[in-house]
Amino acid sequence: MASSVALSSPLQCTSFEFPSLISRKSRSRVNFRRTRAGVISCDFSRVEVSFFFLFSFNIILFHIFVYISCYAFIFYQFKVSDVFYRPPGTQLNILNGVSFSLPEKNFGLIFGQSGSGKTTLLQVDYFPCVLVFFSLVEAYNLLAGLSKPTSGSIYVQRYGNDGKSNMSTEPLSTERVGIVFQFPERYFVADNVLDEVIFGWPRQSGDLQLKEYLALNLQRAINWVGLSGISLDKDPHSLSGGYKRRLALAIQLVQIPDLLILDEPLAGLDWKARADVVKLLKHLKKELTILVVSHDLKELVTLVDRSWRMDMGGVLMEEPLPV
Ligand SMILES: Nc1ncnc2c1ncn2[C@@H]1O[C@H](COP(=O)(O)OP(=O)(O)OP(=O)(O)O)[C@@H](O)[C@H]1O
Repeated sequence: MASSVALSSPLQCTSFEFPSLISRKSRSRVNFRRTRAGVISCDFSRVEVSFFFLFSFNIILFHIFVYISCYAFIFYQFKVSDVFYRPPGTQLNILNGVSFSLPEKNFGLIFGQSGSGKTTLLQVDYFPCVLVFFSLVEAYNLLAGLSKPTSGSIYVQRYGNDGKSNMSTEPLSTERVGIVFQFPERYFVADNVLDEVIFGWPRQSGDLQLKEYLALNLQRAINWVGLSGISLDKDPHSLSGGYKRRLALAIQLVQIPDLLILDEPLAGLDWKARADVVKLLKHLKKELTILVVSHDLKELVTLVDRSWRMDMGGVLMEEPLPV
């Protein structure tokens, strides 16, 4: 019987029987000889079934191979398309037909006058799932009304290595967006660095897998931002300005975001801390796609791949930095 045969081929090792797939004709048995394997008794019906599975398996492998060879170097862009935003209960659009795209691993910078709508743009539609990674005060800001665009869309467009956007678009998953608001240190809530980092982590035991994933990334994030020399016991409020920013970044980096959004990352820092943060951003840029709103154009100019000017009334234009 086939089941009693020691075989080296995975095909012949198949021990399942599928009567419906086995024809009567094939229910004969045959003995054949294999080099060094001795005499092998084999049931044709099982071979036929095995061939059927091997054939299917090869087809699947072939498809995987074709898929990988076509899309191994796939890249994507974040796209914002014709976004309008009017706060609920008002008659004025703060964002007016904003469109732009940011390729992965690029550093994009939005500049423009105060009150033109830059921060509003950052806050539109990224939020519900990002909330867990925010401090409470920021969460209240969001819950106060800035959420979905009034119209327009924000999505990810993927491209094959032939450069064609031949795959369908997908909505930007908000879990994959990290946001650091202006003066993030004002919203620190914990009395040690570790608690600050894990503050937004899920509390329910059912989220164990997610917690394990985050825990694995924690050390990486701390190293990434250069906080590894700092004791996790330290009071976050006692850190220097630059280190507080590093901590705020680490909190977002634990989840390894596809898109990291920073609102005025250099605001309120002294020259040394600003230089430190610029250096850190240069480092992060190698791994992440970063979108920044800032007035500090001179300090960031060397990092910028794409830049846009926001005009009053929420109109965005791609434009080189005026420095
Ligand atoms: N919920 C809201 N309701 C009404 N007006 C709002 C609301 N949110 C923002 N605004 C107004 O929209 C405009 C744009 O604000 P926003 O904070 O986006 O500007 P900004 O370009 O980021 O400014 P800055 O550079 O000073 O940070 C401002 O005039 C602001 O008062």
